[in-house]
Amino acid sequence: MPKPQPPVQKNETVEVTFEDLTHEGNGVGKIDGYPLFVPYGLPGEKAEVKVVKVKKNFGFGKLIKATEPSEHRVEPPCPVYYQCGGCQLQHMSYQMQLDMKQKQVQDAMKKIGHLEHVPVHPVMGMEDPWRYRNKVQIPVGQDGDGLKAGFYQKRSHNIIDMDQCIIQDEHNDRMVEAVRRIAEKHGISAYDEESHRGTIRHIMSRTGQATGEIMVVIVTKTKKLPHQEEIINEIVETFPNVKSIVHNVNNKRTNVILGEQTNVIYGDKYIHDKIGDVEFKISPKSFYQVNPVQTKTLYDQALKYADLKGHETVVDAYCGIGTISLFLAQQAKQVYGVEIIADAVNDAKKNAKHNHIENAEFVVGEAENVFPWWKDQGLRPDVVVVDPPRKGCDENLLNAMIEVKPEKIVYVSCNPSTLARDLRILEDGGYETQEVQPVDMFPQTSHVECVTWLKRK
Ligand SMILES: C[S@@+](CC[C@H](N)C(=O)[O-])C[C@H]1O[C@@H](n2cnc3c(N)ncnc32)[C@H](O)[C@@H]1O
Repeated sequence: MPKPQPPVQKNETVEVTFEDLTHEGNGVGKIDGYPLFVPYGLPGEKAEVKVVKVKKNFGFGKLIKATEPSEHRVEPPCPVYYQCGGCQLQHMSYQMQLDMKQKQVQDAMKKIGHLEHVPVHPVMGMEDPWRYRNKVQIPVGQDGDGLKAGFYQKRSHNIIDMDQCIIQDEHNDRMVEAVRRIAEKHGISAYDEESHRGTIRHIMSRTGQATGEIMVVIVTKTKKLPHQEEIINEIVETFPNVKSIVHNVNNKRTNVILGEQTNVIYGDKYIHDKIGDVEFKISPKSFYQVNPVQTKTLYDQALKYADLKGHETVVDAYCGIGTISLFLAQQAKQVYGVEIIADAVNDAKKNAKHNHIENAEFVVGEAENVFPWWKDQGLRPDVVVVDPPRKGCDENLLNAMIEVKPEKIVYVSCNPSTLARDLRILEDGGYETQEVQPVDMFPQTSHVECVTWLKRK
């Protein structure tokens, strides 16, 4: 039997009505049952689409025009939205973004975790879903004799020159622009990935939104930061509240932004920020949640799920600088945190001291190795909180938790797919997932954070 041919051809223009959205926020329309994935298409709208790629079972299209636009289509406020790879959802109403994320989590729970019975609550959104990010890392490129700084274009390493990013704290925007201008004035060249030549690679700026303190990190390929003194003076003149200026050396051919050598060239090793009543010291390499407003929402929910009475021993795995641990410690007997980055653990210890919290201990190491070691030492936590990176928990950690049998596990996740995968393993090991609360930590992008809790059966 001859194989059925796709009903569309490359470069053909077709009329499509979008039925659904992918998890990345692309519209899905069908032509005689054949799915076409179209960036910026919205469910319910009719559109003219140019077919750009045809595969056996599905194709890709480019939106030419929404002929009958969805009521949820909005004008993206960012002028470079359609070129930049940073945001994916500025063309849809905020309510549609929240609904899409809830469905993304529901789908993962159902299809990956086989947990369709577990309630996934509506996403907790932001009152003002703009200017929320406290940290930016911007690549720098050559622009004739000058420098440009901006995010990479979608699916490429071309830098889109931009003077602001409207999901960023304004201090970070201004800091990046100032460093770019100062470096340009002193004739410092941009690093070129292809030739592995040039000097300045990235500018990172982090603002403690509760304290107003700013840290800027200038990443160069070279060991020395040319015109260091002039750069420091000019930054301090422009930003009297800059608390820390850091030079980081990254001389490797890599996509990783920060290199191994970090020199504080002005001010402190840390900036401070506050979440609720707890104040944190944050150093350049430490993970710190990017959206402080929603972090508070997330941690409050995690704490509610942990439901501590004061007598519990709690483990916080993947603890970063101890943010969740110190929240938990206020309501538990003892908290043990584990984290792989030594600098972050040092910050966590200092943060405990700084906040006069004496019932929290931190260990450097891989959670999957330290947790079983704790088990061998006789540690039997009542509650375990995990907050792993996107790839989820290591299976050894999940198995060790199943063996140790804490009454309750609270799982914080930035990736619904790996969350659902890990919940399935925990369910098979004797736990019951109770409910999932998504939190919109990254408005205008397709990412979503979740917190959930499991009870021993
Ligand atoms: C999503 S962050 C959570 C940090 C912290 N709970 C917070 O809310 O700020 C994940 C953390 O896991 C750490 N990490 C990554 N792999 C790890 C591992 N195998 N063992 C322990 N920590 C790890 C990262 O360095 C990062 O600090």
